[in-house]
Amino acid sequence: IFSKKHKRGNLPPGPQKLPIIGNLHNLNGLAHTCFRNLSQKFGPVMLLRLGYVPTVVISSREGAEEALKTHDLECCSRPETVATRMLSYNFKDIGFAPYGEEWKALRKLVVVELLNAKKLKSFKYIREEENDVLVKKLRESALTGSPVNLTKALFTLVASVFIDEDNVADLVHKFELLIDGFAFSDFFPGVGWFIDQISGQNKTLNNVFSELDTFFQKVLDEHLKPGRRVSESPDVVDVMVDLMKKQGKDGDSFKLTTDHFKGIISDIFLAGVNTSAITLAWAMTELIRHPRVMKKVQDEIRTILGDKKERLTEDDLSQLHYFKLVVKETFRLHPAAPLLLPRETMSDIKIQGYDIPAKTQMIINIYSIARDPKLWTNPDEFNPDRFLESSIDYKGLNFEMLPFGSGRRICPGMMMGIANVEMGLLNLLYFFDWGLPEGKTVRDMDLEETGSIIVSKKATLELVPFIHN
Ligand code: HEM
Repeated sequence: IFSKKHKRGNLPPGPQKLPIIGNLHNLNGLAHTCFRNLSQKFGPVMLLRLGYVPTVVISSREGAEEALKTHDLECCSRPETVATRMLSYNFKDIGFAPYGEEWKALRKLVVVELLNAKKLKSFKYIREEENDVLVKKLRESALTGSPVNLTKALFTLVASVFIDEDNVADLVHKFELLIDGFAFSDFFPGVGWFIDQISGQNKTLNNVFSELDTFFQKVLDEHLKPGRRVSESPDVVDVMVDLMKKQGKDGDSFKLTTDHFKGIISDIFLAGVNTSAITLAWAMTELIRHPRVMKKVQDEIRTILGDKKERLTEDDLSQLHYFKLVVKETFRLHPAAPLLLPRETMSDIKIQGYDIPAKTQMIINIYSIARDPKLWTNPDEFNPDRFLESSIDYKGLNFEMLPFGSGRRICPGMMMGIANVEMGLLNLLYFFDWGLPEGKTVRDMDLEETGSIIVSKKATLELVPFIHN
């Protein structure tokens, strides 16, 4: 794969490669943990071959900083895979599109029209409303003392921020299918497809994709119906439909097509809804496992906000300090995209003194970095207090933790994601106390993860809400 010239260069070390499969045999488990284990042996800049795809995995703060700060201009393309081709509507989205004019135009459009501060304000109203719906449902369960499937409830909550309610239940189901259907091919261009073909995964993926496509089309059709009344706070799809109509009229060189629309909606649900819901589920899991922290954060919330509020607003968040550290610690320990989105170098670059040729897949293992014992005391422990004396933040400038990535392809929905997580968690902690279903103890809680690009908690989180008086 590497030319002779590159072979003579100072390539990063890595495990021995087998013919054809390269290092695929080294990955028998979740990708982020396998990479972490391998890098402990071979170093923080490591060269692997996944099938025929040369891949560099970076697992140190310094390496990530050099790659993202200095080199993101040269390595911000995305490698192509079967799954990403499908989900991105032939790369007509933002997340998986290769670097180029179309990606730039689309990203700019979405950031300016959908995700800027003013637009977020109009979504704010919906977030409060949707949290009300969740709180009402949880109250009903609290009255009967029955456990709630929080995994599902939180997904529904975040999804309904984006899209009106009738469609949400349907979407939740599609995503369950999608997570099952996602497999190797989302990571390993070429070879992943082959493996999936053999294991039957490709068929599943195709089925799920066609279901999702039908769903997206239905949503679009409903929003395009003549006479649809857009309320004072339109949902994301209304905004996009409006953009599509406007784009048609002026003579702009970039035209937003139906495929772009679907690609972006797909991004929003994969990158936006899923990630926020996963983070919320982990926050609740960790709080239940750490009653001291749960008590400390609930005491703060209830002391500062009093106990007379019927509805919480984003202004309430600004007064809370420890609560924000709980969110930060959740982002450190459970980043929803532990390997960011894979990049591809567009020219020959050097990282930490090693030569990395053009067209190399580049993976930044932020999971490893956020648990690096050189950077963190007791790194695997959930302890928000570690941030009491630290200014490390998670918005892409401190390379010790990068749950939203950094550089040119940093998550454009970061502010919205943070607001969804904070508002959701605040509602859960303000209005309710929480316990495990009868007969279960903290030790029974399953912390296993699942997924490859987006990683979530495998077992459903079931908790019992109690109304706080
Ligand atoms: C807790 C919530 C969220 C987390 C943890 C998260 C995390 C991430 C990460 C790690 C990346 C890759 C960045 C990189 O490779 O440097 C990303 C990209 C992206 N995210 Fe988010 N995200 C969240 C919420 C959202 C929301 C709410 C939206 C949109 C409404 C969104 C849209 C996107 C898009 C479109 C990309 C691709 C950007 C590009 O390639 O240029 N995300 N996100």
